[in-house]
Amino acid sequence: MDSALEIPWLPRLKANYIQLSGFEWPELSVGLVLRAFVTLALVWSVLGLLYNLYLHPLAKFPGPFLARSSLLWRFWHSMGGHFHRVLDDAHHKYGDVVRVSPNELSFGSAGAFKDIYGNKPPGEPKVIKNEFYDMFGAGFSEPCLASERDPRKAGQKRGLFAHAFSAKGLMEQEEIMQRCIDQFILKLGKTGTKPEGVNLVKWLEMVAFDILGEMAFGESFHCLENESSHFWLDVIFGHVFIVALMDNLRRYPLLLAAVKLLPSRLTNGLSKKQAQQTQLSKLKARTRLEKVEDQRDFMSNACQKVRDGQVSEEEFAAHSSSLVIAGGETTATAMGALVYNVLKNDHVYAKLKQELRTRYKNLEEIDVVSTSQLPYLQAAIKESLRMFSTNAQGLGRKSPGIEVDGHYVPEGAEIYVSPWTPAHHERYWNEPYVYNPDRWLDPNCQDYKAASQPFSVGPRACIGKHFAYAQMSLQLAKLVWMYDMELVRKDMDFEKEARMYFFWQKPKLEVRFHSPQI
Ligand code: HEM
Repeated sequence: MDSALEIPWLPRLKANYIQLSGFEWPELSVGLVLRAFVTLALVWSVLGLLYNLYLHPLAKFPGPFLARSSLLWRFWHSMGGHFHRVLDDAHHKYGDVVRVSPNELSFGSAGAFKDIYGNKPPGEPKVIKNEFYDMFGAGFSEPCLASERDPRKAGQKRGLFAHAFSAKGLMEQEEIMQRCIDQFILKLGKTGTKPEGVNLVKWLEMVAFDILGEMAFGESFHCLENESSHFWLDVIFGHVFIVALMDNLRRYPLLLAAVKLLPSRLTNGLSKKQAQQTQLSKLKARTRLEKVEDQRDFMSNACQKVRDGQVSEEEFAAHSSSLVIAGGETTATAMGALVYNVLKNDHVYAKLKQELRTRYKNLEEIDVVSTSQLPYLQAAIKESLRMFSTNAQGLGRKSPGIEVDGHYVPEGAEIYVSPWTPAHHERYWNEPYVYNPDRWLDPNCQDYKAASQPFSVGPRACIGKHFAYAQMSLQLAKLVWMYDMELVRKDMDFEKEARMYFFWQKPKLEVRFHSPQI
């Protein structure tokens, strides 16, 4: 039986109401309140669903029923680890624009890159980053370059790194890259010759983060030296799933607030670990600022600006931390996919060996300038970046009310290109799922190359693109020149075994190393 609720002022209110209206109130009980609440919630949901389907400003765009009417479709599929493929199927079914959730549109055409991410002429409304980026900058009171959503401030922040990421700046930093990569190459010769090989993905993460640790914090993470990962990296790679979860939860503010209240042990201690990681970043940034003799690296200019009082220490720490994440995770993922693609395709591997082993007589000759001039090596990298986009999930933006590839998108809608689709669409590529570096070299090739944009385009495109190419070129050239490599699991499928949660959760890439046959 329902227990009656006792509220002191209720009887008097009831009496007055009955007297005025002549209506007899039912006995108020917990059960009745619950039933009323559930009924209201149901009515509210049905009304919301009908609004989303028929009255919402995006109502005319096609998509699966659950995607057009609710957040359920995006929630379910984005947590499955293959959202890029689900979106790709949806684009093949519904066309170039798909409604992914009531207020969210995915574009699958190459033309949409320029409209969403490209430079806008003065006076035209700017397309800004969406709320997802606030999470990226969490932990610091001042946004870093990647998480800054205000286009004007982002432009100023990019200016801090203009020299560091220029061709001249890169040359000044080559020594750090070379030193770490040589250490990586030599370590693999010692640890990777066992029949079971090594998990190369782990080593690629370690070398990428050691390099960036030096460049951004002025101090390596010493992963290669210790032959093991570092707490700082583990927090990132151990919790990529959480990024996708939080991106969904931010759309349900009440649920997000509830999750934040959960005890730490239920959320795997994430917030505690994140806080420790942020603290460590701040400490490293402070140590870097205190060094009198600075090496030339990413942060040299910003360091000076902090000393001149133009940039706060908090902002400096936020930049250092985000450069390591933005550059380390992506480069390690791209390198993992690249080595996999090369080893999986014997004829590509043979051509690469031929190019590298005829060009270089010893390891020391291999440098950034010469590798940038090796056509097949460069084509192998471009093709791998097309085949396995490191940013396979769309980079979310807010529409200011603009035309995207011929479709008007009202203000406030969340929009992005799902890059996997244009990079693998049959209308742009011949045999899109074949790893074929020659398509980038053949002057008669009809493929539409602008459909692959691994570094994005426009004012927020990757600032580290040249640095990433330099690092990948050096690493691949040195690996292929130095060793004969083989995949331990020849039947492995990198993409199928990987999980995409905005960042990729990469599978084990077991590679066995043999002495070079030269
Ligand atoms: C293969 C390697 C890489 C790939 C595929 C890649 C890709 C991208 C993409 C697609 C964006 C646009 C993100 C967005 O709009 O949200 C981006 C932004 C960015 N990348 Fe990279 N990246 C790579 C390496 C690097 C490296 C090595 C660094 C620096 C060390 C770096 C630093 C950044 C920064 C700071 C941004 C934010 C720029 C801004 O918002 O203005 N990236 N990257």
